Amino acid sequence: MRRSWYRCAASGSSTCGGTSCSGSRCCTTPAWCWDGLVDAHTHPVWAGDRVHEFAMKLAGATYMEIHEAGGGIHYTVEHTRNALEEELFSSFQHRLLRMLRAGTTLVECKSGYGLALETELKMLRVIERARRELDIGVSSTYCGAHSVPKGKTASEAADDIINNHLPKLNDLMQSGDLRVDNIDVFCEKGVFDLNSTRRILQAGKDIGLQINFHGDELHPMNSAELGAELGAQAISHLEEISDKGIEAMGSAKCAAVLLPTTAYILRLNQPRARDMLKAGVIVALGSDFNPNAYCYAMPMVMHLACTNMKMSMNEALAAATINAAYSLGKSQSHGSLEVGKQGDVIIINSSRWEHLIYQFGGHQELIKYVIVKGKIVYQNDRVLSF
Ligand SMILES: N=CN[C@@H](CCC(=O)O)C(=O)O
Ligand SMILES: [Zn+2]
Repeated sequence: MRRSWYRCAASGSSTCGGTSCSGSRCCTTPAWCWDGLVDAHTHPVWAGDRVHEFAMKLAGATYMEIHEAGGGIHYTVEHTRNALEEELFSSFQHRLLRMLRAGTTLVECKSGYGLALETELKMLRVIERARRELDIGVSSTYCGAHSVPKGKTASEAADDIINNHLPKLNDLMQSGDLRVDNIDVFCEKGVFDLNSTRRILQAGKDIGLQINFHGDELHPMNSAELGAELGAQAISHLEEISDKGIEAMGSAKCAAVLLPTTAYILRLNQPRARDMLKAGVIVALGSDFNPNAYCYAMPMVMHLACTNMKMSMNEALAAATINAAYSLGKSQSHGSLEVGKQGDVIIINSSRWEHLIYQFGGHQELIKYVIVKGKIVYQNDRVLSF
């Protein structure tokens, strides 16, 4: 690495919302030092290609039409159930590497393409292995309530999760075999209703998991109000959040994880980022990487948040670093460059820090180094360790 001072993007911002950087110093070198990016919402462990569904959506099919016809999540569940654990790990590792090259140093990873206990555990083991073996930070989320299994009602599926999945998970967590950080439910019309969602989230909280769930995406469900009441750490999507929900999340310090790729790909209403920021909601960003929204790159997510959700570049920077870390309960150790925090850093080659957001898709050229825990793990297109 060049022996020169780098400028820190976060410290140049008076409105970033995060704590300030202590390591910045101006120089003439056209390089900028950013905190490593934090991706607050992904579904990165799965088998089965869904490119054909992209064509269906372009032809006018909605997300729920495909889901109700047995495609979407159901399609991925079928393929993931049939996949070997080793195959799942291999494709997951490849996806994590692509995220790392786009500047992500901490990523939230969900299960949720198993639904049945055995496959959910297979996915969580794959996530656990990545957390232990790879040079990227991982926050693990149990998302067994991602869809209602065929032949069950939402209430029956909730009973199964509460009586069978969560006790098993708790055993594995207690024995140290598995670390799971968060519990998730897809709270949506035709998926998990508010009451089933409440029961599952509360049971997860009772075994020590942080509540971090999908809500108010396609229909207004009062998910935001529920999350605030249950003490959720974060709620994702929120395209259909109510005014009361915004107020409740602001007061409860519950982070809103906004996912610009989903609204873009599915042509949904944009989440009301400006109203949330005005109400004091902690706004974070995630890629939502999954077979429906195939995007690994947080710089592109920040760009979309600015153009489509009317966030400023400073707000997008905070949302993809310190606020995303907060949404995972990790803002004490991640999300900003400060003494005492983990040394996750990216260094970009450009005259101004804003280029990483402005150049849509330009991150592959701009990101020179990715550093995790003080160690260079990626340099241009050269992988040093993974
Ligand atoms: N909305 C629910 N879950 C995912 C999509 C998962 C899938 O379609 O496979 C999301 O966050 O966008
Ligand atoms: Zn999701």
